[in-house]
Amino acid sequence: MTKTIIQLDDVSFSYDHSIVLEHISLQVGEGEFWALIGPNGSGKSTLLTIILGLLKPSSGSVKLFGENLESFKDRERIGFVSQKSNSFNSGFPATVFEVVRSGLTSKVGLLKRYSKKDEQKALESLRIVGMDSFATQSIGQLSGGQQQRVFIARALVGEPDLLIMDEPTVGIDQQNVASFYSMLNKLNREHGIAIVLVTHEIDLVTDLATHVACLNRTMHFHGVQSDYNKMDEVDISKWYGHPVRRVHQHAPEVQE
Ligand SMILES: Nc1ncnc2c1ncn2[C@@H]1O[C@H](COP(=O)(O)OP(=O)(O)OP(=O)(O)O)[C@@H](O)[C@H]1O
Repeated sequence: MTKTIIQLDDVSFSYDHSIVLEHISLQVGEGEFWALIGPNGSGKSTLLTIILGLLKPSSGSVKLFGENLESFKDRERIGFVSQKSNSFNSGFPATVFEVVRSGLTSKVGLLKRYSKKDEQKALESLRIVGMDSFATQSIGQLSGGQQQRVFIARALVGEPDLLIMDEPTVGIDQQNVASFYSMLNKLNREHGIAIVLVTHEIDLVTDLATHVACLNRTMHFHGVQSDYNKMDEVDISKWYGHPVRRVHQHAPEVQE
């Protein structure tokens, strides 16, 4: 049986007096790829922030890898990539390799030296996202899509079991979005890393994800992709708050 790695039970959350999440229950199993979708302001980022332990739910409980969030210490099992990662300017003084290796700082410690093994891990992470040939380049000289791949590599260097991403394709041009998603697909299928991804690119992602969660303050649907695909546009538009059209387009395979 698949092990549960995120378990939300009846989670609610308010900022001051405004309720943003109500009675959210969700179970994410190891190796699953979840697309978390919903309109603007529906609480997606807030829910991720709660899962990451940076906000405390007003009520309900969160368990990560079977442990209560309050006592969960195994942080390196989770990698996080935000929508704001790809924002280095061209003069930023770090190479791609250094950015990826810095993902090990919490393990190695700020003042300690990286081992040969750490450096091999950084290179291996870059290889997985197809960016190893850029290792010695300055991070600021890469495109938004390339920078975001580097940030995925940084999140992978600690060998996480779960990758959480908040709109990672913001700032990536359309041409590169599909291959970016193919890379995520490969990470999930070939490396067995569970993914929880917030996105507005509904069609691209719901084709790739194994599971879909539809949030708009409450959880309107959560389940396997094939059940999500059975919902018609009228149903989806109802909870989304405006008309949604399905245009199925499969992401191409990554060219190595
Ligand atoms: N720090 C905060 N203080 C007060 N209200 C907040 C704060 N952060 C978010 N909100 C409000 O909470 C609601 C949910 O915001 P959240 O960012 O979680 O939604 P979202 O689904 O991620 O939105 P988007 O798709 O636009 O990024 C919104 O109404 C937002 O204005």
